[in-house]
Amino acid sequence: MGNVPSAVKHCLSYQHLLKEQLWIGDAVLGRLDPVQEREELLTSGFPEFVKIVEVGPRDGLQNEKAILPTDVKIELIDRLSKSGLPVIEVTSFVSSKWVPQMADHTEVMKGIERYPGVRYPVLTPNLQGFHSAIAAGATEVSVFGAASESFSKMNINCTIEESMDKFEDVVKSARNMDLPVRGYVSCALGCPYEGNIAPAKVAEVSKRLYSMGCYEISLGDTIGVGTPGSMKRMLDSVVMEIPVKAIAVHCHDTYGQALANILTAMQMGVSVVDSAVAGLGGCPYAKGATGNVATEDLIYMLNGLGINTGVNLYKVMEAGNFICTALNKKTNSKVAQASFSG
Ligand SMILES: CC(C)(COP(=O)([O-])OP(=O)([O-])OC[C@H]1O[C@@H](n2cnc3c(N)ncnc32)[C@H](O)[C@@H]1OP(=O)([O-])[O-])[C@@H](O)C(=O)NCCC(=O)NCCSC(=O)C[C@@](C)(O)CC(=O)[O-]
Repeated sequence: MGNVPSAVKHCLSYQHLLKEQLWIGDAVLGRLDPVQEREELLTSGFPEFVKIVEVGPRDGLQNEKAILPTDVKIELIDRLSKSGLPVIEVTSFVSSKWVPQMADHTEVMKGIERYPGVRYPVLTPNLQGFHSAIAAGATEVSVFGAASESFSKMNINCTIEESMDKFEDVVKSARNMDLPVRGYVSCALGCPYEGNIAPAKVAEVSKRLYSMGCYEISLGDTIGVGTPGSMKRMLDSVVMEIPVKAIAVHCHDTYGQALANILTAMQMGVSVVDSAVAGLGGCPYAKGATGNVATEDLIYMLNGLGINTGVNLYKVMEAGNFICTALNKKTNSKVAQASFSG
């Protein structure tokens, strides 16, 4: 049952409390009144609203050994859609020889129920992927580059410079159709092949993607080696080149620093955070990388800070339970572990 005081344990289950009061952490410890809380938030430097980009169905499932049946993926996405998440990354239109877990991209894209107000982007590394995504009904795409030359070659089989040409083609085609394009920069806080990556390189690649028309740049700590210190240094460099409003952070939790890194980014004005239900995730071309920060843990922290996300924690926890049961694995979310073990 985690840190729930014994008096609370005796009257209500933790699950029940979570369902009723999503800010349970603070509710138990003595929450401020809403006016006081808002004032505190405004002076803290934190944003009032954080947009959560759920990447579990793509980033999570691409790294699972088991290839899940398509209808399970569709049900996961439909469950997540009902939780209030504003953005759910559905799949990727990449080579099925490289990433067989995403081979059913078209069926998944066509099978999901589209909820009003929810966006469903997909990854497209090149024009071939873009055209397949559009044929499957995608209305938003993401290109994914890297700040590390070695990682770019391992992940998408081309140099950073070559990748920019391919991304330009995707962005131009998307713009002709009025479709938004998001850009990723992997290895923003370290590379599995090159080690440290200079913040200036992350800033340079971010600027290239932003200048070509990506509306948002997601900075990926692909192998989860970052700390609040390296996150701050990297962001100091990136905000010199692109507006902070266009920055998202994408933190893997390999070294247990993801929430601290996200907190640091939010203190610097970042208000878009990627996360994966049940902490699923990892990149098949980043050896040793573990899952993304769990969406459940992120929401719990944001709820405790009084930061609005519009997402129902309990519904995300249920979706996490569903997918972990399908994968026959334990959740990586500490919040789900604490809540479902009671
Ligand atoms: C990028 C490619 C496709 C280049 O792959 P390639 O082999 O260099 O491509 P090519 O242009 O030389 O073509 C070779 C074959 O691939 C096919 N092909 C070419 N393009 C496509 C496409 N779009 N979809 C499907 N098939 C494609 C093409 O048709 C051809 O087929 P063949 O004639 O041999 O049968 C390949 O390297 C690939 O699929 N890589 C996988 C990349 C990937 O999905 N990585 C994981 C996601 S990135 C990530 O997880 C990091 C992130 C975003 O989460 C942020 C973070 O944490 O840092």
